Amino acid sequence: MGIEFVDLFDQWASTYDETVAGNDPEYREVFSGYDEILGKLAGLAQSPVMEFGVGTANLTRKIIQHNKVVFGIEPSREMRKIAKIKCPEAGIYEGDFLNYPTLVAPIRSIVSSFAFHHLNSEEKKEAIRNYKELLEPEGEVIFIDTLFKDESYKHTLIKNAEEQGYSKLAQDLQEEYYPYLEDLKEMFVKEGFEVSFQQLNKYAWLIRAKKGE
Ligand SMILES: C[S@@+](CC[C@H](N)C(=O)[O-])C[C@H]1O[C@@H](n2cnc3c(N)ncnc32)[C@H](O)[C@@H]1O
Repeated sequence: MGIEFVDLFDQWASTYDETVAGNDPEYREVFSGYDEILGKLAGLAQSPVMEFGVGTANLTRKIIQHNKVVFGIEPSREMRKIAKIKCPEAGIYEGDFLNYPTLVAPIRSIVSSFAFHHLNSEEKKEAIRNYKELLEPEGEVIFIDTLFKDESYKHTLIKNAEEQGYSKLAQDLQEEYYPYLEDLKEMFVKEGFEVSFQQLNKYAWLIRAKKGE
C-alpha cells in the first residue's frame, strides 16, 4: 500500500540527480528552481524534522546544513544507499508515508519534496491523520509537490506536455496521484490544520499546514 512506485525509484536512483539538475528535457520544468526551492523548505523546517521520501537526500543535506536534526524515511533501497553516502549525518530509515519506525523524539516539522503524490486520496488522508498525532502542538507539515490548481490547469499542463512531445510526462500527469489544490486543502482542514499554498514553478507548490495548539 502506497509504495507501488518503489521499483521505478530503485531503477531511477543512479541517474536521479541528473534529472533534477535539468538534464532530462521532459522533466526540466517540473524541477525548475529545484535547489532554491529545497533550500526554502529547509529554511522553514523546525528541528527535529521528519522527512518522507528522501530520495538521494538533496533536501536532507540542506536541512543538515541549517544545523537541524532530521530523521529521513525512504522506501527504495537504491535511493537509501545513495542518501546514506551523501548525507551520513542524517538518520535514514526504511519506511514510507504510512509505515515508518517509531521515533522517540518529538517532531516539530514533517517535510517532503516531490513525493506525497505517490499516495492515492485515501492514503493521503490516512497520512495526514497520522501526522496530526506525530507533530508537537503548533508543529507544521511542509511539503513541496506537484499539484493542479484546478481541472482546467491540469488539462493545460497535459496538453502542453503532449505538444512538446513529452509523452512520458503527459502520461505521468494523468496516472500519478497529483491532487487538486482544493482537495488537498480540504484533507488538511478536516484534520484541524491551517493550510496555505504558494506556487513555486509551473508544477510545484509549497504546501504549509500548521497544527493547532
Ligand atoms: C521524485 S523522488 C523525490 C526525492 C527527494 N525528496 C527530492 O526532492 O529530490 C520521490 C521519492 O519518493 C519515494 N517514494 C515513493 N513512494 C513513497 C511512499 N509511499 N512513501 C514515501 N516515499 C515514497 C521514492 O522512492 C523517491 O525516493
